[in-house]
Amino acid sequence: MDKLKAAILIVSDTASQDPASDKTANALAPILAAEGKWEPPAIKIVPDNVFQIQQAVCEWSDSANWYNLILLSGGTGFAIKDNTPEAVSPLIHRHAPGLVHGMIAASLKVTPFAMMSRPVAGVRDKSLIITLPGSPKGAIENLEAVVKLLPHACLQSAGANSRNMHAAGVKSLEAEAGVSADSSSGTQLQKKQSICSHHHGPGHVAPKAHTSSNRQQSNDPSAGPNRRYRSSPYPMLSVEEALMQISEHTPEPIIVDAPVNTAIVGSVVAEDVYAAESVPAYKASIVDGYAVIAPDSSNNAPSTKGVFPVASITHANVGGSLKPLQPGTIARITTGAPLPPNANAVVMVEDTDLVSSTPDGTEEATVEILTGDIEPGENVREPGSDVRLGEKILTRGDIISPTGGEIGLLASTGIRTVKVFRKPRVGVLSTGDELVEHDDPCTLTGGQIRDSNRPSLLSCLSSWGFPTVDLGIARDTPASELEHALRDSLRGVGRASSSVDVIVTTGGVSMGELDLLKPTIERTLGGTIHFGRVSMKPGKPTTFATIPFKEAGDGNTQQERKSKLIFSLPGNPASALVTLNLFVLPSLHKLCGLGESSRALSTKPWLAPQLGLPRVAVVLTHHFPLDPKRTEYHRAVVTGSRSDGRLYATSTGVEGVGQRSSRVGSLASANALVVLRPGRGVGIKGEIVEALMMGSVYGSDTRLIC
Ligand SMILES: Nc1nc2c(c(=O)[nH]1)N[C@H]1C(S)=C(S)[C@@H](COP(=O)(O)OP(=O)(O)OC[C@H]3O[C@@H](n4cnc5c(N)ncnc54)[C@H](O)[C@@H]3O)O[C@H]1N2
Ligand code: MOO
Ligand SMILES: [Mg+2]
Repeated sequence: MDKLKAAILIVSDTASQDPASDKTANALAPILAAEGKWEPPAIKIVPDNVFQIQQAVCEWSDSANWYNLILLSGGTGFAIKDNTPEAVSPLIHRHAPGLVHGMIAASLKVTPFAMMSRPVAGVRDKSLIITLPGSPKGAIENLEAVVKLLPHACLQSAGANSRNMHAAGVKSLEAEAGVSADSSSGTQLQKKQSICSHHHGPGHVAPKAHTSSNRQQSNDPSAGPNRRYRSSPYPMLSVEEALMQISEHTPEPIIVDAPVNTAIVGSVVAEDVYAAESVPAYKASIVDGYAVIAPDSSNNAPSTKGVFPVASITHANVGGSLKPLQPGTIARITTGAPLPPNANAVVMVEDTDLVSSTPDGTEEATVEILTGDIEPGENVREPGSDVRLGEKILTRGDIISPTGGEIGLLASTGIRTVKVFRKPRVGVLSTGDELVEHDDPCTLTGGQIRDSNRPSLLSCLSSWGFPTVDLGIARDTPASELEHALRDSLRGVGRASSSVDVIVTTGGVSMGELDLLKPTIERTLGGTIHFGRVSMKPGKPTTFATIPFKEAGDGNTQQERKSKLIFSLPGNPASALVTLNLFVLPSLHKLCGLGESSRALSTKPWLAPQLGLPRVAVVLTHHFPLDPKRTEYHRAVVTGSRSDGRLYATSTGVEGVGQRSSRVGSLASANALVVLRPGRGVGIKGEIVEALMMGSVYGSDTRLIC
């Protein structure tokens, strides 16, 4: 049999500072080695930090080179900083209370303090995870209590056929462990289990109002539909309250050094930028013509009017040094070319006549200048007259616009890299067993539907200029598929080759038993849901959460993010797009530094960009029905009137199913969301209301409201 792979994670603030102080890893490794069934273990040390513990465990369990056994030592006691069980519990797919019981029973024979340990054991994917006490003595006792069973448990967890394993001599293992065949199974021990699991289903904890300290409030999917909540535990926030939560929990933007090229278009500049070179760098001609010495008080030169020999030629890309212009001669020059030394003005070719050519007839020999009014400096750009060396060319908060002016300034002044706020990378994940790829040539059967959310959200995000990652579809069953998809995208493995800053999911956020997003975020990923319901139509179950995640700064930046954002949008296609526009965009704007821009321009508020969609006032061209309770974001076409300069809103469909949240067509051709506050009856034709602009406004006449 190939040897099994084991890993040991030492959880200790002290050992993470001073690895030499750890004695436990070296005490545990020989116990495994003595069994002859294990490869030498991988060893890692992390501080008592939930996220770092989870990251290390997931790296060992979720990668292609997964480990059969992951032992953790430390952080299992009652001290405030002891949080290893809390970090490991949510990662476990199948708990193994038998192992926990076995370890505690063995330790109790040695000391009653064994009751003060809080071990956790179970299987994540194919890896068996066991937590051990931090002291070498305690860790050894606990590991020795179960070590004989571990190869068997690990092989079964990895999918080996248990009958074959028994045939291959597992009974001998049991004998070695001193357990009889009929009492060795987990079921026997599970029946006697005395340690409470860490799961609190709805049966144990009544739904409470949302607070950040009361995090585990979503349905426990393993509890079954008969125990799910029958009213949402999430308070209903107004849109304004939801936007405040987003603003509060969206981290500050991160600064990176970026090369000056088209990739920075749309970025916000994170530093004041000063010209590295002057423009022009030399005395340059503004026109095609002849460089001359125009008279002034210092040179006593004769009038420029008259016939002159053409002494030299300078072109715009001239290299090397130029011969000084001798008095009484002129030099042919092209636009942008450097003036020869002594020359102080340029006469346009239109103000001259050819007098004679060279003997071979190919070149000008003498030229007559027809004007005597040339002033020194005429048609000349002095060095640094466009941009002075060291002059401030861009201010922190400026946007690199697609019109090209800012890139042009940077390029012309020799700036090769510039500090900008990094644009957030956004991953888009669809969820649901019913989903079929939109371009799958199959014929739909049963309750299948095409995944329209992913392509529509990805295109919308790209149109805003954000880098996107297509995270594919996560099935509802098994539930671990969703967890894996989310973890992989946070860590930058699988479909996300580098980690994303923001995850946008669609589907699975409402009240169904397969609506798994909220429980997965809270219970499995240790995230915090800041809101899970909003009083709006469409989009009521929109969910916003942060997931703690430690990400060291890359080579470009010293900063690090401490959390990532998850926007879990409703599955209905119109709801998903509307909420992407309404909630995700302002957060992305803050992440890419537009908030800084507003701050920088606070003295010129008319220039300061707003976060999120621009807001305008529109006139309704017909009656719009109102929702009695929720603010509606009614999809509409807004046109500008040439005659009165006002904006007019026409619904993309009020009749029948026009605005139904499943009807993504309500957004086709729409360029605005008309904000209809709740009320009775209708918004009256001619009434002025607020609208959020998603696209450009085209002109029209006013015929619609006459
Ligand atoms: N008992 C209640 N039921 C529902 C409530 C409620 O408050 N109580 N809210 C309703 C509202 S409002 C909405 S919106 C939806 C939100 O549903 P979920 O976010 O849980 O989404 P699913 O159940 O997964 O799917 C809903 C619907 O959308 C279709 N869908 C999902 N993903 C996609 C996709 N990628 N492309 C196209 N269509 C998609 C899915 O097939 C369903 O038809 O819940 C109401 N229920
Ligand atoms: O709030 Mo839902 O998005 O109407 O269908
Ligand atoms: Mg649902």
